[in-house]
Amino acid sequence: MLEAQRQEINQIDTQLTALFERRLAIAKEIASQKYQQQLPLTDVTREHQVIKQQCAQLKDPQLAPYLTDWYRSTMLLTKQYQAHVIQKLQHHSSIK
Ligand SMILES: O=C(O)C(=O)C[C@]1(C(=O)O)C=C[C@@H](O)C=C1
Repeated sequence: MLEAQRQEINQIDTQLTALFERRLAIAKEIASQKYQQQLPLTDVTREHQVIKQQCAQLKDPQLAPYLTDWYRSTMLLTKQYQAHVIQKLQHHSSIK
């Protein structure tokens, strides 16, 4: 009964996983630049800009609060990953 929709969700999730991996690969590059330039992990202005830009692209504006939460959690976990990347860079530089 739900099979067709679930198969479609599976296909969407496969695309999301690939995009997630690409997003975090770029976030890793940003993390190493932030480490080298001693910049803070969080850029609140940029975070607001991302959410505003993406919500403006929705066809259905009623989805805005959900998309906002999606991006808030995506950016939170992105920063958790970046913190991990920076910790590793700090560790490597301390044993040189
Ligand atoms: O643009 C950056 O500076 C990033 O590190 C990426 C990102 C994001 O996930 O989009 C993450 C943390 C920042 O607070 C802002 C944006």
